[in-house]
Amino acid sequence: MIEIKNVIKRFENGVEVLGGISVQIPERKRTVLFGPSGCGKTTLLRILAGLETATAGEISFPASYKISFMFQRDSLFDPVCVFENIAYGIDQRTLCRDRLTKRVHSLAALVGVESILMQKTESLSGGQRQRVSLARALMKEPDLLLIDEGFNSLDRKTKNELIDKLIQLQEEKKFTLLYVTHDIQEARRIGQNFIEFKKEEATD
Ligand SMILES: Nc1ncnc2c1ncn2[C@@H]1O[C@H](COP(=O)(O)OP(=O)(O)OP(=O)(O)O)[C@@H](O)[C@H]1O
Repeated sequence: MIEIKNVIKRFENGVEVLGGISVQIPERKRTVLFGPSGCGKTTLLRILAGLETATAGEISFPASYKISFMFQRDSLFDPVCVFENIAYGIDQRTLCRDRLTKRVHSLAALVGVESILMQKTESLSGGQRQRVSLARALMKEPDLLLIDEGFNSLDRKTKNELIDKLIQLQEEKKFTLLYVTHDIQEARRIGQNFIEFKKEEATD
């Protein structure tokens, strides 16, 4: 269980979000996080990812947890190709080049970017960038995968296809998924567990 207890985030400009929330996220399940715009969903994911620190409260999960994330604004490195972007962050001392190549190819096939592996990411469409970002996030074999409105640039049919693949992989690997979305259809498709932030936690 990932325990989030009494968490508050106060930014330097005085904006305060999360309102001391306490929630539990079951491990090895797919949890969907809902809530009004501005209530702090992205902020909570950034805290879990270690990109922000909470001003108050506690978050606990196993110290050995590997965490991957996929945010609305991707962090692809445009001067290099899709292959290198997917492989980014993998320690090549622990995984030989052959196995790394195999894993990149299999994930690229899963998300549908195998034919563009040698293209630089600067030339990709928004939807292709999201597919590459998902493959990169999965490459790390995370225990916890955080996705913040990750598939917004995709049309409904493609979105559903990719979501079904994500679900299939989550069923196989049993990582914990925390998924933020405003899209009710997407939420229903993905979620096994739902957390709704209340209005009081919003500042606007
Ligand atoms: N680095 C920052 N400095 C100051 N304020 C910030 C910072 N990051 C976020 N905020 C503010 O905190 C509030 C919560 O933002 P956050 O992005 O976490 O909300 P959200 O629930 O994910 O919203 P949305 O559903 O619109 O994506 C917003 O008012 C935002 O402007």
